[in-house]
Amino acid sequence: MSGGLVVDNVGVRFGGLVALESVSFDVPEATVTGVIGPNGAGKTTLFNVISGFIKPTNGSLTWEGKAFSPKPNHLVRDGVARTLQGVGLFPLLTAVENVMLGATIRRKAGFGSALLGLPRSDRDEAALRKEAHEWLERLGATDVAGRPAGTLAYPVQKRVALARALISRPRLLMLDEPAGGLGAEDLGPLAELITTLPREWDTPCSVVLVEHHMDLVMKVCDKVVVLDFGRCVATGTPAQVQSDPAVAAAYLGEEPPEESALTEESTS
Ligand SMILES: Nc1ncnc2c1ncn2[C@@H]1O[C@H](COP(=O)(O)OP(=O)(O)OP(=O)(O)O)[C@@H](O)[C@H]1O
Repeated sequence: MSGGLVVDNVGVRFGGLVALESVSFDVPEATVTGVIGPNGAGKTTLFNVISGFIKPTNGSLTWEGKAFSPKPNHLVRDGVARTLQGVGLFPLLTAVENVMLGATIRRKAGFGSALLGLPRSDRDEAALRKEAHEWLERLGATDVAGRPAGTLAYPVQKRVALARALISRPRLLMLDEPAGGLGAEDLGPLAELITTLPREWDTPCSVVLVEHHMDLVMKVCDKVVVLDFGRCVATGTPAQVQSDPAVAAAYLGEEPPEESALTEESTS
């Protein structure tokens, strides 16, 4: 059995609407898996199932070889981190404070406990702050560390949100449209970060990526899962799904998708 994540026969219904139907795929350890599909295909619903915000109507998840019933409040403890389609930062806290919050569950004491007025260790908090600064530096956002997150430009907020997810050293990192709202100059470093992550730490990190930006998907993913109307219509390497007629049909109707055509179609 895969040491990573296994999604087995997952279905979700909202009343009469079938948002996901019999979706199965796995995310092997230390790999990057992309989930793509047209608007309304079920990508966000799938992410919400994996992160415990939606309980599937049927099917199951297995994480690191064990049955997995994710709960949003326990994700970091389970080794899972997720970024949101927006950014979801605390606007009045500084960038570095937001990043520190991403790690508090990993620590006995720290910034979270300070916020809650619980006993804490100053040494722990100093170490955490240093680590948060290091992540901001890695993501090219060190100069905004002391600024309230709400005052930062959107692409910078996205970097801070990514740093907040990474500081927990997740074994499964779920990225929800990380390229959304970013300029071309941000995409190269983002792609490099995503491809480096799975092999960077002692504990392997798997990445699941929902993304409309096809160039990024094709560049960084080991595997791509294509959803359409809640069903998985193709799974394979980026090259395989690009030449799969079912994918062309899902996106464009008839013609096989050119990479640039997919990008244009799906980012509009
Ligand atoms: N809470 C909900 N209640 C009812 N229907 C929902 C709910 N959430 C999603 N849906 C429906 O489920 C289907 C799948 O939606 P979902 O947001 O997962 O698609 P998506 O692939 O993420 O789309 P997009 O690319 O536009 O974000 C859509 O038809 C959507 O309208």
